[in-house]
Amino acid sequence: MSMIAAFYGGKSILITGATGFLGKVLMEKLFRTSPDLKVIYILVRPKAGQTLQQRVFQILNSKLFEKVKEVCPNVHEKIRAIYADLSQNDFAISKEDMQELLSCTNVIFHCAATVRFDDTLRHAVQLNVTATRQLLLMASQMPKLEAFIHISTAYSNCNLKHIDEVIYPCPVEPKKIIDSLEWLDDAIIEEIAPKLIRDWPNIYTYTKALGEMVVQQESRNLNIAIIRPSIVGATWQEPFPGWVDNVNGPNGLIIAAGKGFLRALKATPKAVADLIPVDTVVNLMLAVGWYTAVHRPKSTLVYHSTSGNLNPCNWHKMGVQVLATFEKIPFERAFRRPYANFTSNNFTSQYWNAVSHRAPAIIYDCYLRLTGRKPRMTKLMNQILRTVSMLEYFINRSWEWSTYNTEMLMSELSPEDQRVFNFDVRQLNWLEYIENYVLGVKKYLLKEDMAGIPEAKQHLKRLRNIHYLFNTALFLIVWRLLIARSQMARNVWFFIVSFCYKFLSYFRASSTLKV
Ligand SMILES: CCCCCCCCCCCCCCCCCC(=O)SCCNC(=O)CCNC(=O)[C@H](O)C(C)(C)COP(=O)(O)OP(=O)(O)OC[C@H]1O[C@@H](n2cnc3c(N)ncnc32)[C@H](O)[C@@H]1OP(=O)(O)O
Ligand SMILES: NC(=O)C1=CN([C@@H]2O[C@H](COP(=O)(O)OP(=O)(O)OC[C@H]3O[C@@H](n4cnc5c(N)ncnc54)[C@H](OP(=O)(O)O)[C@@H]3O)[C@@H](O)[C@H]2O)C=CC1
Repeated sequence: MSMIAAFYGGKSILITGATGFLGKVLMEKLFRTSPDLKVIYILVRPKAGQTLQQRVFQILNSKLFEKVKEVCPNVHEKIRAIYADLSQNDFAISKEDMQELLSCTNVIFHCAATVRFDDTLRHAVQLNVTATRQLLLMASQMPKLEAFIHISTAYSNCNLKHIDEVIYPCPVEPKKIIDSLEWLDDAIIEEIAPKLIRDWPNIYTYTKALGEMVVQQESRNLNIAIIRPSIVGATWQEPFPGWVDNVNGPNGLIIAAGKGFLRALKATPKAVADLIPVDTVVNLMLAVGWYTAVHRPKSTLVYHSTSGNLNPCNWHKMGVQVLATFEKIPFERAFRRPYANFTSNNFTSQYWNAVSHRAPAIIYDCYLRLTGRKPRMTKLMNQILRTVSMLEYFINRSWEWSTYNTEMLMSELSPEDQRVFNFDVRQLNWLEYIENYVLGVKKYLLKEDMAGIPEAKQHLKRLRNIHYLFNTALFLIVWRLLIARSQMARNVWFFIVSFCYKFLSYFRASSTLKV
């Protein structure tokens, strides 16, 4: 019997960010392993013209939840969507809902955040810092609360090289920043933002660091733990391999590479690609929830959910495997044949950007214009290159994350819990994982049918022939121009021709002698 699964039985669990990538996998696992839990409260806002109910309906009827329906047929009754906007005062939750949350919640998983790297400082602080503070305040009024699990990121201290499982202080107190945002206007805030974030690469990682400080300062007598995942990737095993649902992190780049838009990256091939499967993170979250509630550690423990120090994989190995998978399972209607040129050199990277990215986009847009269609490739390419430039910081460096607490927790679990809530990333086979990941991107993100693979392969062959034709034509044109204009080129040309002639004559003569 799993102690962790039993712990969540009969519990009322509050999840923020349940409509996000991590939140959905968390809900799925909770329902599947503890179908007797009492209720999951989720704080949701209406979005893209959908009401809360429509959003929940869509999630529960997605492929991700297929197995849940078998073990927990009344899942619809066990999920309670509460209207909330985390950027508002008191989250804009109604009095009745607030009362219910305060009096019933046993465990909180705080996943909601803005994960955009380029968000405004005001919005990122509201979501990643102020909302965390407000949720802690709510938590302090919950008499039945047993554990508060805060999800941060392994990159919240990416300005350091070696990162321990401790909360590091930020140069400016979060409270001072929250207070000053109340009276400063937006223009001034954006002006001071670069000075505030100092050596953090973006507003996201900086505000997540502030969020951790808030957790430390406002923890009162609560049982709190912080989990820091690195780059969260597709599912490894559960509920099935390769599930993924947004274009964040590596996902967008895999699409861009598979479709042949992105053929070179400024990346350090030997740098560690610290990916962690989303189901591994979720298993750790549930184990931490149980451990924090039952063992009540005296201080706030931080757990790293990273792969680099236990089972490292580098960007080169990852790129090679991604490309190998594209060969087997190509994406449909690729723009160019997939290729991945990793270079850490600035000049080479600029060269590849011009030759391999911008030039083909411009040529294709000219073709679209000539055929009376609207050009779109340059715009798309700019968008991709912008995304790449935002992610470059993370693919050109390696970090060392210590994992003492995570390993300690692993050793505290019963063999059954180690199996059901497996977060031992040492067991991950990278080649298999990456192949399933790419397949998952094709199936669940691009919604491409497997039946289209032969046609996709055929399309890639056509692209290869066009590529050879184009290169040959280009070479001949350049050469013809050179010969017309330069004596030196003409001399080289006559030297090559006479060399070939002599070689052929010699070859013919020696074969006649043999006969
Ligand atoms: C062989 C090659 C090998 C490949 C493997 C290489 C792997 C590289 C790994 C990268 C490492 C990532 C490191 C992340 C580390 C931090 C992890 C975390 O803690 S934090 C968690 C991680 N957090 C993050 O990862 C957040 C990072 N992302 C951002 O911050 C922003 O997206 C942005 C600033 C990059 C672009 O902003 P902006 O220019 O305003 O653009 P919008 O966002 O508004 O999108 C506009 C439209 O385009 C769509 N679309 C977008 N991108 C792509 C794409 N790549 N593709 C396709 N589509 C894409 C998008 O859906 C939207 O469509 P629609 O809705 O209009 O229909
Ligand atoms: N993905 C990754 O690679 C990593 C993620 N993390 C952390 O994990 C957590 C979850 O990330 P992930 O699932 O990937 O992110 P997503 O962007 O997929 O999900 C974010 C969630 O937060 C919710 N949210 C955002 N703003 C509000 C708001 N104003 N009111 C209510 N809800 C809001 C979103 O709701 P809605 O659907 O309405 O937008 C969504 O449910 C975050 O704390 C992130 O920092 C850490 C390391 C890596």
